[in-house]
Amino acid sequence: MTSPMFEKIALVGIGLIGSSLARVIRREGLARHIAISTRSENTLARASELGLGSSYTMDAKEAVRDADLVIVSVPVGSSGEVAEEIAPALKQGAILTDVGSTKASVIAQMQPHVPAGVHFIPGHPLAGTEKSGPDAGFAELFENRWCIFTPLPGTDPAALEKLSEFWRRCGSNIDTMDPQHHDMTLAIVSHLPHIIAYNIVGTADDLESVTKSEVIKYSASGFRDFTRLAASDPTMWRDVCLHNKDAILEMLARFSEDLASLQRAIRWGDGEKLFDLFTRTRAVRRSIIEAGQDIDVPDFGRQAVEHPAKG
Ligand SMILES: NC(=O)C1=CN([C@@H]2O[C@H](COP(=O)(O)OP(=O)(O)OC[C@H]3O[C@@H](n4cnc5c(N)ncnc54)[C@H](O)[C@@H]3O)[C@@H](O)[C@H]2O)C=CC1
Ligand SMILES: O=C(O)C(=O)Cc1ccc(O)cc1
Repeated sequence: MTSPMFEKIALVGIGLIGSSLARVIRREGLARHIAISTRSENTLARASELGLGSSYTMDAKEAVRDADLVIVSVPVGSSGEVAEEIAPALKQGAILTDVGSTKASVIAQMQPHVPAGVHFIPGHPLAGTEKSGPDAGFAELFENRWCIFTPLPGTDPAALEKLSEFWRRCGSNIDTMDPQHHDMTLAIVSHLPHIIAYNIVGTADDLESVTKSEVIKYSASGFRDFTRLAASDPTMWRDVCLHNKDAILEMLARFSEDLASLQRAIRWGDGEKLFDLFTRTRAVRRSIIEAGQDIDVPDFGRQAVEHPAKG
């Protein structure tokens, strides 16, 4: 075996993303030691049962001590408290990164705690499913997916390249952008679709007459796609909404305007307008497919079992 990229990698948070990382790190031999830490005893016990790491602790400081790479994979609202907790134990020269779905807020929460001499490089793998917890992860999750970095001014290019190489070895393609651009882009391509899904499923659930029987009976249609997204982790998505508030509100305003226009076209029987929009949107999907982007969540994700012992 070639020598591992890192002597010790610490994973703080071992849910869908942390456990997928653990699995791919093991498969690719990227670290000699994988230290796993999470704040829930049940989750930690489950990670140990699954054999995801080399050591397990509820003390995040202990996990990150001597680690060359520390990856924080917790809900974005918890990133500040985790950074504060681990800061005194971080090794000089270590790379500290995260996987959070929002970037400006994570930077604002974590950066003040990062000691001089530690390379903090915020990141976000655009890969996931609606599942959560250590059972839900799988080593192939990051394959052919983007991982976006939002490096801070003055980031050491060598540390950025090492982290990029790590993610490439996990199967990802790398891009960098500034945090505001990331948050605006993700608001439309990821956050709004989830919010719309939560909303439509909530609306259907409010309509007593169509729920339970009809919703279940007829959910083989488009509604089913929304229920998948609307099954995503409530803590994670509460945090995303609260921590990308401005960009999400901006995109929701645009969305509502366009929805009102669509509503008007339906009310006034403007078939041409409807046809033009639907033709344009069909072209969007075709161009995504032609660009070679795998837009379906892989099957191995579908098969993962939801684990009750998360938290
Ligand atoms: N689920 C998805 O599809 C994706 C999620 N992300 C981001 O990845 C991060 C983690 O998400 P998942 O792995 O899906 O969540 P998850 O719910 O599966 O796992 C979260 C983990 O964090 C731990 N945790 C929570 N608060 C903690 C704290 N204060 N200290 C230590 N551990 C704590 C939990 O015990 C659990 O192990 C989130 O920031 C999310 O925005 C990024 C890409 C995709
Ligand atoms: O399950 C899906 O379709 C997703 O979109 C997963 C996902 C959720 C959050 C992210 O920040 C990135 C990817």
